[in-house]
Amino acid sequence: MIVTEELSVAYHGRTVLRDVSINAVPGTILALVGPSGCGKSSFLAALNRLTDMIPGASVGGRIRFGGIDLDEAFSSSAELRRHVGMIFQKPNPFAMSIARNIELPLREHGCRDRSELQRVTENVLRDVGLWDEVRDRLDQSALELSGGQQQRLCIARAFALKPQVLLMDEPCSSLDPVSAERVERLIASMRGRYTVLIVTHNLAQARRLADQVAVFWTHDGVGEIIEQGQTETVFTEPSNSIVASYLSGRQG
Ligand SMILES: Nc1ncnc2c1ncn2[C@@H]1O[C@H](COP(=O)(O)OP(=O)(O)OP(=O)(O)O)[C@@H](O)[C@H]1O
Repeated sequence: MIVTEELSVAYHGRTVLRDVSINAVPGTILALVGPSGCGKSSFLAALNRLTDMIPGASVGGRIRFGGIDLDEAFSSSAELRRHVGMIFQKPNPFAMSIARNIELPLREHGCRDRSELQRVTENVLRDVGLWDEVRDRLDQSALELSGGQQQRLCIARAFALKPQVLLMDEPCSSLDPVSAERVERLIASMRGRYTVLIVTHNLAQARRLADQVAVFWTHDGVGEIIEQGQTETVFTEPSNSIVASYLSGRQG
């Protein structure tokens, strides 16, 4: 679904990520792991062109979506982000009602029909297990929800646009353990329906969730992938000794 070839990212001319080639297989979960500062977030940002909004950021190499160059596949950043959704570490609901959080992006993409808006809102809230918790207070501010509920609302908001790919940057790390487990189960349920790329520092979570894992590392201040493959193979028989050490908790 998403393939990168020798992707690099630089800020103000300083390369922080180089030669990243991955193949995110449709319907699977790919975990991106590695120590702080090795470029995982920069990589995700490049995939839906958030880097265009970061001063001094530049991206090299190729990104293909369904076999087509990203620039040709989507006419605008808005169109790209409809197909490639993003979930951040800190839930970022809009400061408006729960229902409006779902309706706004739908309206922006041309959906005006009242009953259709209500139908999609209910469906996506059910999909993230939030419907029964909020059905009686859809007009209440989303900011009054708990952190875990806010994160599930953000995932529902992303689902509403029917993306093919979801980029998730440490989606559980700001949540309490119970909410984190709930969001993790939700991510697991996306297998087969979405292509998920998830950055996580929780190696046990990566192992539980992911079909494939890519391990990022920094050499001389520049991040790169030093190992990637099927999750169980990477965890049980890594070919790189740094990876073996990192995954066993001895390094990183
Ligand atoms: N907006 C920016 N301007 C300049 N440098 C940046 C910017 N964003 C990130 N960097 C640098 O790029 C490198 C990679 O950062 P990035 O956040 O992508 O790594 P990461 O692996 O996601 O880290 P973490 O796990 O701590 O979130 C770091 O050296 C960081 O300081």
